[in-house]
Parts: sequence; C-alpha cells; structure tokens
Amino acid sequence: VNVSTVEARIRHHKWELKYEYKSPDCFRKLVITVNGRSPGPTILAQKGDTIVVEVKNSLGTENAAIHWHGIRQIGTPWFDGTEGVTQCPILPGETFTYRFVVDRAGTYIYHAHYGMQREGGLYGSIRVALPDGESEPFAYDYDRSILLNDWYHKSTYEQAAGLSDKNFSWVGEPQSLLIQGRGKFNCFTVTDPNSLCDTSNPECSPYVLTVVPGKTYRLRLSSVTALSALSFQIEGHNMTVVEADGHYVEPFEVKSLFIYSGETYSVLIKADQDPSRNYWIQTDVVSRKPNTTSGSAILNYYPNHPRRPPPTPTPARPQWDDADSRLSQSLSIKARRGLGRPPPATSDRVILLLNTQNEADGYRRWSVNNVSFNHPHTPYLIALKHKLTGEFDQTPPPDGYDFKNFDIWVKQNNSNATTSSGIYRLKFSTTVDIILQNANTMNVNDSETHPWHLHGHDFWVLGYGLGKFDLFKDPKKYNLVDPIEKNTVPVHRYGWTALRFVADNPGAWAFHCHIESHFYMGMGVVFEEGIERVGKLPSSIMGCGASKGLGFP
Ligand SMILES: O=C1O[C@H]([C@@H](O)CO)C(O)=C1O
Repeated sequence: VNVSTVEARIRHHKWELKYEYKSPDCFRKLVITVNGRSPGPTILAQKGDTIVVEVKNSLGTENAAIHWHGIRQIGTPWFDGTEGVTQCPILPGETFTYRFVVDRAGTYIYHAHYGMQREGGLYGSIRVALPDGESEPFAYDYDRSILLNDWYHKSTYEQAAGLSDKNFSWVGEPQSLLIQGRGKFNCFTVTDPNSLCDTSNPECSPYVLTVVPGKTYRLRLSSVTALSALSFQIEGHNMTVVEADGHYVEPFEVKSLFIYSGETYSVLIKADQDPSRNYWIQTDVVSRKPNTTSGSAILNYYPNHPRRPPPTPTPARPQWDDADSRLSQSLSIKARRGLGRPPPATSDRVILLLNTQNEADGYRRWSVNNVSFNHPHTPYLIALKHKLTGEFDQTPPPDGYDFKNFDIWVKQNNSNATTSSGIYRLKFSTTVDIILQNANTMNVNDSETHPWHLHGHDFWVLGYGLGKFDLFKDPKKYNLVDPIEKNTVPVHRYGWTALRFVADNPGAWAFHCHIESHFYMGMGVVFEEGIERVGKLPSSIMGCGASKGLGFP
C-alpha cells in the first residue's frame, strides 16, 4: 500500500533585513541583506508545506515588504507581500510574519515589493520539491539554484528620484551582471577616489558550479533583474529546458537560454565534456543595446581547481538584437505532453492592454490603455474588503484602446495619458483573456521587451505575434492544446502576447511589468475578484492610510 503518512510540515524562518556594505561586483555599496546575505537564504520546502517567515525590518529608516513570486497564496491573499495592494509596509523596527502554503512543486523566487527595493539586493530562491514517493518526469543527479541579476551602483533613492523628476533622468544600463550574487565590475573605470572598488576582494570572486563528470544537473535559473533581458549559456554544454515558472515543459534543447525578469526555468545539463578543464558560464544583456560586460561564472569539473580559469576565451555574446531567436524560444515553450492542464476553450471577457511610454502632466510615465498606474495610500485588499470607497479611483480603467486607429509602429504624442488608481473588477470564477499589445516608445524606431508578471495566478500562454493583434484572426490561431502555464511572460518588441486565466483566487492582485523602473513609472494594473469571499484580514497588514486602527476590535 502506498499511503502517505507524512504530514505537511511547517518550515519556520527568522529573517532580519539590514543595510550592509557589500561588494558583489567588487564595487562597495550598501546592499539590503537577509540574515547578512544577498541573495538571501534559499527556502527549501516540499509541496504542501506551510512556510512561516518572521521578517524583522532592521533597515533603520526604510519600510519593507516581501513578495513570494509564483506562490499563488490561495486562501492567504494578505500574505502576497505587495505593498499598496495586499498590505501596508513593514515599518522599520517592526516584525511581520508571513504564513502561506506552497501548494505546487517547482522553482520560485522571493523579492522586495516596496518602491524599487528589489534592486537593492533583497531577493532569493524558493525550491519546492515533490512529496516523498513522487518523482519528476525527468532524471537528474543533483539540483542547484542560480539567481541572475543586473546590478547598479546608484542607490534606489537616486534612481527613483531621477525617474519621478519632471526633468526625467533614466537609470541607464546596469554596471554589471551577477550570477548567484557575484559579478565583476572593471574598477579601473572608477574615477571617484573615495569609492572602494577592489577586484581582488573575495566577495566578488566568481560563482563556481562544481560538477562530477558524467552526472546530470538540474539548474534552477531565475532572473530578478531590475531592467535587463538576459541570455544564459554554458560553454560546450547544451541545456534541456524542462520546467518554467513551476510547470513542466515539453523538453527542448538550447545553447543559450533567454530569460526575462521574473521568470524561472529548470534546465538539465550533463557533465559529459573533457573533464580535465573548467568551462565558462556566461550571461549577457539582450534586447537592449548592451553597455554592460558579460557576467561570468565557472563550471568546474571535479577534481580540477575551482578557480582555474577555463583555457578558452569567454564565449561570444549572442547578438543582442536577434529578436527572431527570442520569439522562437517563446514559441518553443509548451506544456509537457500528458502533464499540462488544458485551458477553458472560451473566455468570458477579453481585456486588451496597450503598453505605451507617455508623458502625463509633464512627467515621463508608462501606461496601459493610456492610464498610468498610481498606488493608493491604503492597500486595495483592505480598501475593498472594508468598502473604503474613497481610498482609490472607483472608475475602472478601459478594457481596450482605439485599436482601429492606433499605429503601434510610430512614436506617439501621448501627452494625454492620465494617472489613476482604478482597478479591473473581475467576476468570480470567470475566464479572462489578456492581450498585451506592445508599441513604439517615445523614441523613434524603438520598442522594448516587457516581462509581465501576474500575482495570485498562473495564466496559459495562448500565443505570441508580431505587429498589431487582430481581434478576429489571431484568436483562431491560439494554442488551446498544450499551452504552457506561467506567471511571467514577455511581450516582445512591436509584438503581442495572449494570455488566459481563471479569476478564481479571491483577493486583489497586481499584474505589472517586472522591470522595476517601469512598474515604478506606472506600468501595471490591479485585478480584484471574489472580494466577498476573502476571510477576515489579519490586523498585521494594516496600519497605514485609512486602515489605521481597523484591525482592532
Ligand atoms: O523608460 C525608459 O526610459 C528610457 C528611454 O526611453 C528614455 O528615453 C528607457 O530606455 C526606458 O525603458
């Protein structure tokens, strides 16, 4: 008999957030650490476990909130960790306890969701294993989590102040790329004599992945970049993609994996090359013209010395503007045969979301259907549940745009964008289609890739295309047979992406561009569904705006 008697476990973590001086890419700056580390500790769990994280905010003078990216928070919408949407921020000196169930095996991440704090270094991996006795539909010997990030030397405050100034200043390209928290900045370019940059600092020695010849490794790759779309490659080794955002992928091979901010993938590699040497692991900026050197790490074949540099030059960077290869990878990702869940055949509502760069009131913004998102002061979940209708704009944003007349290929004037805190109210349990439509930015001949992340759900990815979405023809080409489910998906330059999800998770959920500065500049929306089914909110999420005193009987 195969009766599982293993009780789901409670995994208890005690975390302290602090600003500390660190040199992840050899340049010393203040970094947000979890228990002294950035990336923070990896959360290891088994499907069905309850994760409890007691977060003490010791940032001194700064609020905090932590989002559990890819965890749907079924029944616990108040622990999604999205400041302004699901909770008030954790005040300096206070301790907030997150408590949620990890209900599906897979690769997930956690990161700050307050202001632009993620790029300060507050992020880490979540790895949820199958219950005892169940096995994955692929074989491997070892399992490793690798976080990819881009890294800036300016503080998030300097960046945010520049973005929200009438005299707009853009964050620019990152100073370096980090692999599992380590990168290498060229210190010779530092002109400030007071800055501390030391390429011999052991904190910035490259990440080393040691492999035993002949063994197969499952690499769980996650991107938490502030801006960059990345390619990831391992010299001399092909990778087989087997998982994306917690869902099994029909396996396919790549030389170079494209990964967008907020996405996670598992790839399998076999250590089957010449074992007498080491190999380069490399990540590069794609989709924007790079001004950042490659991020490098070492694939170390045991028993070679882990720091021995590979005898070959670093691999060639993939061409940054090769849009075809990126679209082609997107189209290759399908649910694993026999293991995917097919989507409902039809939807109840179609929401077209046009992504544009705008000016609103003289400020540079990003907008969806010409509405730029503005956080209210009282989190939506609390305002909705307690019917505090004065706390956000009650007019919902539009379900579409003037798609007949709008030309996505040219620079618009866009001076008429408005800012709003209005949200989409979805009928509980209905099926919703979202069409992300990309367009030209405010620069001539320019369109950018945007990775969109949905909280509280996974969506089926029904299709991608280039150009303007055709409401009549394109839905006929949807993949309703084996679409992958994901929580983050790119909308490619001048392209569209079609998604479907079921609005069956009571709560208020953000859906936004995962580029940190773009969300900060208004590139997001909020969905509400089934608010009347949400249970009593914990008083710990309250204390700001109109929720002051609400939690106390
Ligand atoms: O929001 C953005 O602003 C800059 C640029 O468009 C400013 O001109 C850029 O690359 C973004 O992604």
